[in-house]
Amino acid sequence: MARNKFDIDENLESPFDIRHFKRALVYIKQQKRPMIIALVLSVLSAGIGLTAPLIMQHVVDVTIPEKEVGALFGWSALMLLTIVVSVILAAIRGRIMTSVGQDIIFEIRSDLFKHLQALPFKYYDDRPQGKIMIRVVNYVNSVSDVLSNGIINFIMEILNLVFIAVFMFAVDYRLALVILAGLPVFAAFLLLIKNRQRRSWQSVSNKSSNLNAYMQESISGIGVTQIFTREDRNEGIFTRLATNFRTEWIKAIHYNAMIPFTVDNLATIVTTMIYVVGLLVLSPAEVTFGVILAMSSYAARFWQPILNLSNLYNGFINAVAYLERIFETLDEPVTIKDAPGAKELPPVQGRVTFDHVTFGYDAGNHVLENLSFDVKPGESIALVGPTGAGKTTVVNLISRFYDVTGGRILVDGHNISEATLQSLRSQMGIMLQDSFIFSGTIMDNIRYGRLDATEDEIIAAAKTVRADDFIREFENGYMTEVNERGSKLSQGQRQLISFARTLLADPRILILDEATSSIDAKTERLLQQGMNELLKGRTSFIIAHRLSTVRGCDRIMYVSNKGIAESGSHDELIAKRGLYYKLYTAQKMEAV
Ligand SMILES: Nc1ncnc2c1ncn2[C@@H]1O[C@H](COP(=O)(O)OP(=O)(O)OP(=O)(O)O)[C@@H](O)[C@H]1O
Repeated sequence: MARNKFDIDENLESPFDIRHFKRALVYIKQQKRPMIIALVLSVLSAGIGLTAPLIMQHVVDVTIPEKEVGALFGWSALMLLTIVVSVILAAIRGRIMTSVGQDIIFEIRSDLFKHLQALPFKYYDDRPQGKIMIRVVNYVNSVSDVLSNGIINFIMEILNLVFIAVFMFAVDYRLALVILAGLPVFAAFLLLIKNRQRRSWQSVSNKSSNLNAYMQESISGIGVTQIFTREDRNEGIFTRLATNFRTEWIKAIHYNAMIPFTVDNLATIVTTMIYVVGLLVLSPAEVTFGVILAMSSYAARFWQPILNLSNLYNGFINAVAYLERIFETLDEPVTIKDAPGAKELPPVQGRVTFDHVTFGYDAGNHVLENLSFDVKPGESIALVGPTGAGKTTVVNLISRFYDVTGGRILVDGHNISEATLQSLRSQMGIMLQDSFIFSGTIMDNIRYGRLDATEDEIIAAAKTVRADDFIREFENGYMTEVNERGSKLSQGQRQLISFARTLLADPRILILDEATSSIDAKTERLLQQGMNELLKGRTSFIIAHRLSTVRGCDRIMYVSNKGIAESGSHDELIAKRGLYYKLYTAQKMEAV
């Protein structure tokens, strides 16, 4: 799909159809046992409830005319008992179904989360995070009721209808037919509005997704908003998105509301018809007053399940709009994955070879073209060059965050696209430009990639990157709580923590993308000493704009024009007086 933004509706790639429905059934089937129990309880509860009109009919036609006072008390007590029992059964069923609904949500959400973790960078490049989040959190919530209670209620209401119909026909088949006559009218009405109603809910899901995306973006970018005093303008954007959502919601609810309205009116008409037919058309000898009373009670009871079914139908149409988005996410292909027959990469020495590699993020727009180089095990490589030249792209390809468009990348002679991702990435230490800090303690953050690391190992890694001193200065030291925005931590401190995290994994191939860009020159010098020790024997790729950081690397590659324009040691490149020389002297001049 094309890149999406918070104010662009997402095209629906695969609208809901029978396949999706079968898939939803998979989640429901896992809850078969409790659902059957709930269904049985519902049937019992409804069956018991249905005896009330029969008791009523008997009391009106026999007990009262014959003045059987004792029997009247008996029937009243029985009626009370039926009500109490049916309420208790309904309550138990309610408890079971709450847990079923939550279990279904849990399963769908787990599958979504698992899948999202496997999806490649490209998926996340293409859409705002808020649009992904809303599917996992809100949409899943919205479908739970339909997939749990909805199914039971649907079966129940159908059974209810059949029961009531049997009772109705048993009492008087002619009046029963009068009650049923409203059904075709209702079916025709549903058909008439079905598509409009469905489109309306799809639009609601889009607008709520847009709004969520904007909210998420606004919260993440709150600092920039306040710096540029964009609050008023952002409020305008928010108001527009919220209004769009509101309009679509009202439209969808309008369709929903039309359904019970129609049911209510049909029920009233049908009940009136019973009196008309019962009192005016049929003779008193044919229908007693008790029969008319029982039938009008059945008419109300018959149209109640229809009303309930139509509410379920509304819920279903609404849930479909969310389910199709949920399944769309689950169907999103995991493009970066183990190839069929992928092999475990053995413990590597760290040789990295680019063999005529071509790559573009978007088709037809190459960032790298026909790039070839060979890095020996243990060699340290600096990637320098202008902004946007492709340095990060080179390291992204080594880690297989994206697959090459042409050519191949080899590690120790093994084509990385034929190796398992786990065996490749577990031998790499990658520090991305964005040194992300997770919520938890500093200790948790350093331990993130190697859960079995001991405290001593964690402290040793922090010492190596010169993070130990500042961490100990916090009141709670390594147990200091931090969060995703890295509160309490300066940018440089965040970098040092994620640096320690990367080193702790003890990788053979180390990738540092602007790992020290926010660290002051003095700390960086100290860090460099520890690093030199650490880099020994490991292949490393270091991206840095500050050239002092990479001077000591074995080889410096100057990335530009979709490839490597210059390559050599610092001294060689300075002697060459080319692009690197220019960059270096320019930086030196700035420093003076
Ligand atoms: N996820 C992406 N989707 C599409 N294009 C991208 C993506 N990431 C980078 N690019 C484009 O690829 C080119 C190379 O980007 P890259 O991040 O590799 O540059 P860089 O040399 O690391 O830049 P910098 O020094 O600014 O970090 C740029 O033109 C950029 O616009």
